[in-house]
Amino acid sequence: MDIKSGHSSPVMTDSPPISSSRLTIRQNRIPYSSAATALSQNNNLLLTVPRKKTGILDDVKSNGWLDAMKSSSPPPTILNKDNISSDATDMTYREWTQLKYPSALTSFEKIMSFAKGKRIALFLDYDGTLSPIVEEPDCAYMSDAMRSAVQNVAKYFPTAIISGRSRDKVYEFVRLSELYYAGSHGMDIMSSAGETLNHKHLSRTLSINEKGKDVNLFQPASEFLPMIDKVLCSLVESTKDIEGVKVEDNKFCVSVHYRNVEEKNWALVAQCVDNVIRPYPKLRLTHGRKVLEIRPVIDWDKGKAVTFLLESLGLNNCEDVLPIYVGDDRTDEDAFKVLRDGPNHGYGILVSAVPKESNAFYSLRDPSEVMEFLKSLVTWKRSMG
Ligand SMILES: O=P(O)(O)OC[C@H]1O[C@H](O[C@H]2O[C@H](CO)[C@@H](O)[C@H](O)[C@H]2O)[C@H](O)[C@@H](O)[C@@H]1O
Repeated sequence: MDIKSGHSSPVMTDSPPISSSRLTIRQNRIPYSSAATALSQNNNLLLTVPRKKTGILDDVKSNGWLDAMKSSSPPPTILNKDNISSDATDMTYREWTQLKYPSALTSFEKIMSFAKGKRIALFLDYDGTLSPIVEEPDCAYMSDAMRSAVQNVAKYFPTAIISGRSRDKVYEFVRLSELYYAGSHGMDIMSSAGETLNHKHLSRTLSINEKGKDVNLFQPASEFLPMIDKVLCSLVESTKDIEGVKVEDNKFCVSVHYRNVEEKNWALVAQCVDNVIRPYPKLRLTHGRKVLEIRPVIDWDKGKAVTFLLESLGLNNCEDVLPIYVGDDRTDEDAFKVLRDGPNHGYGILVSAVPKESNAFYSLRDPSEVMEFLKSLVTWKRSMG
């Protein structure tokens, strides 16, 4: 996921599905060396992203927001006008899985051959991965079957949920205390204080969770909280007359959902968001699935959260650890990239029912295939004795 440059706002975007790919993107970040060095000099996490000060609807259109909004979250399958999935579409998907991103189910044996003698560390995105995408963000419930699959897998492998949602919200959905949680796209990480989360270079806060247990919190964007709260209030106010808009408080980020807004009003949504964040050069905008996400301009993302968790759990740079990350969204690409290119080599698994470019190695079609994959991991582990 990169910052789209050359426009008035720091639009973070990345590849839409292959069929509609047309945005030019460029990386514009402070280089990341390691979680430890970045965090020991906390100010280095700040990204400098210049923004021009103009503010008209044309600007929103020309800077690519609308294009990105339209291309976000394609339907699970592209249907023809009779609502029948076409053979051509199926063929394209099959080719995509055969040639570029093999199914993690059909390649299960192969993946496991790399996992032999290694400890698997599992990272799971929430929306679109453990729960299907639904119209109403507050109703993205996880099925009991999925919860039990996650619970079983966590008995054998350290398992973390890394979500764009607030950590509290994602915990409310998942309700499994044995997992690690990273909310706000990795900017809010929690583990039980008794666990091994123990990073010598990093500032952390001892806190108490809802059950009264001691926990470690790591929140690299805590200084942004007052700013985010202000922006949240302004966004609620400025979008209140646009039917269907939902502004979601994700603690260190704010999501402005337009899934239920008529397409003719999307430019208006974009304009409201642009107006609100324009005075805040330390905030940036990213595109998710029918959602505009406002977050601090710090060099921290889901990829950094994965590295942080691996380091904290003593699982980094180990020949005998295989990290696996399963996710469906643009923000998950940062984690896929870290596993593909970083020192902690592992596998990214993209959840997608349509062909798209990704930094992942493998693919799964939808949350039901994710559940099958989790169950297969458990069966494999049990068979190893
Ligand atoms: O990182 P994630 O766990 O995948 O969270 C990303 C965003 O997910 C949620 O929005 C998406 O799912 C909703 C429920 O299915 C859907 O209605 C919405 O259109 C999607 O964008 C969540 O509400 C956001 O806050 C998260 O950032």
